[in-house]
Amino acid sequence: MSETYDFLFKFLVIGSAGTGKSCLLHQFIESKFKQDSNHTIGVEFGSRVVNVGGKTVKLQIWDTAGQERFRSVTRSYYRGAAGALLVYDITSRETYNALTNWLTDARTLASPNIVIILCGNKNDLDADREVTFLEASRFAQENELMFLETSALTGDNVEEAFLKCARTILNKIESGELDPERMGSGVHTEQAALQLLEQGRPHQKSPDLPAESACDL
Ligand SMILES: Nc1nc2c(ncn2[C@@H]2O[C@H](COP(=O)(O)OP(=O)(O)OP(=O)(O)O)[C@@H](O)[C@H]2O)c(=O)[nH]1
Repeated sequence: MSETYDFLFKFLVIGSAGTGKSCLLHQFIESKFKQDSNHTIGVEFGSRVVNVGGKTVKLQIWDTAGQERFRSVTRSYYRGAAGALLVYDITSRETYNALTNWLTDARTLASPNIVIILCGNKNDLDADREVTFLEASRFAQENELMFLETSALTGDNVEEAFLKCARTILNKIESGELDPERMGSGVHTEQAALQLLEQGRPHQKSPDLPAESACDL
């Protein structure tokens, strides 16, 4: 079935292993909790068309492995991403402490202007919480990130996280801060995406193709 859209945004989901990145993506795409989620090997991929501020936007989302041994592979997918969900687990201080490293990677490898929303996932497990809302919101403020606590299990704030990020990118396009025609902006009009396809540089690829072809956005 063909789908039309005004813009295509490349998104990343990044953060330490086991924080719930794959489950967040699954909840956003399928509207249900992914039971028995295994560690991601390299990257996985999903997409969904959403309506944001009167525009139709296709989100092309790359779910990256959090395990250190895949870091060199996942890094090759960062280039040109327009938005990212940076995920930690509210019941694991270790995953919170790793945020600075993930943030540095995103800003150096994707773009310094990448729009990032910090997601404190597993907020259904409040009794096991190791990171307070206040502490994480301060971190977000200091690092110019948006912030939400989410639950891939209950679906709490999952839709909001992706849409908030998309809305901010759209605002940047409308204010002229982000140019969708610039190569590497992570944003394309549908027409530009089709042109890239005609030139043999797909705007969208399946994860088994070489990493370079994902990087033309
Ligand atoms: N209670 C609860 N458990 C969750 C939530 N999200 C994920 N989980 C569980 O956390 C574990 C890890 O979830 P994944 O989505 O595979 O984590 P990941 O971040 O993709 O992990 P890597 O692929 O290794 O980077 C699984 O056992 C999930 O069932 C949530 O919101 N609440």
